[in-house]
Amino acid sequence: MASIELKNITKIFRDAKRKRDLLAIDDVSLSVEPNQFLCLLGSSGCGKSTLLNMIAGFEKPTGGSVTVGGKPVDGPGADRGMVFQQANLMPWLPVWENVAFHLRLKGWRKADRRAAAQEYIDMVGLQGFENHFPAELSGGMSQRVGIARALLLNPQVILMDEPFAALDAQTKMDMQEELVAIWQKQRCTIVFVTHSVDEALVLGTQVAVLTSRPGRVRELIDLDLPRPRDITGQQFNDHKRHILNLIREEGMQQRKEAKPDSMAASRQGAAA
Ligand SMILES: Nc1ncnc2c1ncn2[C@@H]1O[C@H](COP(=O)(O)OP(=O)(O)OP(=O)(O)O)[C@@H](O)[C@H]1O
Repeated sequence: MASIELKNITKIFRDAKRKRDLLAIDDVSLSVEPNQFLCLLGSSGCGKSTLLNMIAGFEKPTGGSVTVGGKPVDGPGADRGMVFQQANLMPWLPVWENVAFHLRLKGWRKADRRAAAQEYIDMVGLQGFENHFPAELSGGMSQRVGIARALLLNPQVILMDEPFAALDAQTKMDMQEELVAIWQKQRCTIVFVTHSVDEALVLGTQVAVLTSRPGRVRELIDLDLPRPRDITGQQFNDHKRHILNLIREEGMQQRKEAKPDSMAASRQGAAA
């Protein structure tokens, strides 16, 4: 378990094609306590993945600092496991070798890798599929392999970037349930990117609703709902209504700000 601290994070990307800078994240500060499950929620392009990538150490902030477990993040590390939208498995390796891939890089012997992988294969419910190859797996099963691979190094923090976005509704619900069970068992800190309000409310202990670009924290909401979450319950729907209103306001604001540009563009078009 580890805490995560984002302090006054800004991120500017250089848009080389249009020869301009793009402010993607603007002064974001967030504290995630150990064993919290934080969902980052916001519209497309608001900077969710950028924030996650800065915690992972894949991106460096332009300003501000990121610490995990009190240590500044200056690159990827084994204390942080990452799960992506696509599992990115190695097609030539069976399930157990994909799960234990990091141990192969570390030079572990085959028998030791195989034994280490089994615990996590069992945890994600893939018993019996150890020797299947990625092409023989469904989307949900592939994501299970990706989660087992991230868990194997026993990371303090798990970072998940829309890992269930491509799954059908039933598989998604099953995976959400399993993820909560794993989080409760492993007692790790999770940061989970999603654009689904329902998903954030089913999973999180906290939801950070981000503004449209540039990303800022519009509101940090604590969810003290009992588990398993009752998606038809009054409290769930009160939170949902509130978050949807925030998102709607953000959308209206964005359209308002976009208008002068589009009007100018159409004036230019008319003049041409
Ligand atoms: N490497 C990059 N170079 C230039 N611009 C980038 C880069 N990465 C992200 N951006 C821009 O930063 C903004 C935030 O992108 P990001 O992917 O973090 O958003 P997001 O909220 O995760 O979006 P989505 O939900 O669509 O995945 C976007 O405008 C995007 O175009």
